Amino acid sequence: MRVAAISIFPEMFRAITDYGVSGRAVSEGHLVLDCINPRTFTHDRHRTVDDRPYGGGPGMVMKAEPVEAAIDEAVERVGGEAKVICLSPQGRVLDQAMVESLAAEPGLVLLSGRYEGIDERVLESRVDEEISIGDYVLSGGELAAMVLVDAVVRQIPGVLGHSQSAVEDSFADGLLDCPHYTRPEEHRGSRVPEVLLGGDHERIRRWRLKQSLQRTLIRRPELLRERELTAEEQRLLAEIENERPD
Ligand SMILES: c1cc(-c2cnc[nH]2)ccn1
Repeated sequence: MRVAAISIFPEMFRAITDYGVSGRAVSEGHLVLDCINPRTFTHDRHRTVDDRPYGGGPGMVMKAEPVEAAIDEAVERVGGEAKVICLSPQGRVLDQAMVESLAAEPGLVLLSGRYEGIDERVLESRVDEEISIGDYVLSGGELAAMVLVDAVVRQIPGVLGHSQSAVEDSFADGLLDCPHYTRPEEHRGSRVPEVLLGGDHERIRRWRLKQSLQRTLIRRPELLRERELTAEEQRLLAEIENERPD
């Protein structure tokens, strides 16, 4: 997958190109990430990318011209067929379904604004979709862009080794993840659940599914309302309800 990130702080993206799953995806060629700086497309002595807002008010606004030139370059780098996304609090909140849909795109251009935002005429004419990673204001779109890339790159076939699986990721099946344990069996007086110490894989699978359902019911019940439950999941939820203290 080809991604072009537009930002006045391109070095920030080293956080995903140089580490972990996304870093390996880059080194193995599953992900190509180009970083494009709107400042490259300025022509004044101070390389100005922002200016004061019409109508007054605090802060500065990113100028349309340098950002649009950066988008043109980014679309070309990605190879033409690119969805142009602006990361902003005004966008649709990212969820796993959107991540899977974005992973199917041939290329993505991710526009990260700074200051008070980007001149609206860029959003109107050049941006296909605005995406938020949550209802809070960040100092810029870069961290949100990296969150999106990290989630999307896990969906690319071959990125996760055999020992990991995007399918078993929590949220991949619409449930919160089950608890995980590793050695030692006893840590500060707390023992690993006995079921995990045996070799009964079917019993372990069922226990993990029940734990995921219980966590989701308690912490994010709205996820269950939106999700079609299998017969087994319905049975396990009934068990959970019967076991709940009055
Ligand atoms: C995506 C982007 C942002 C953001 C961009 N610039 C300031 N905040 C916040 C949440 N999700």
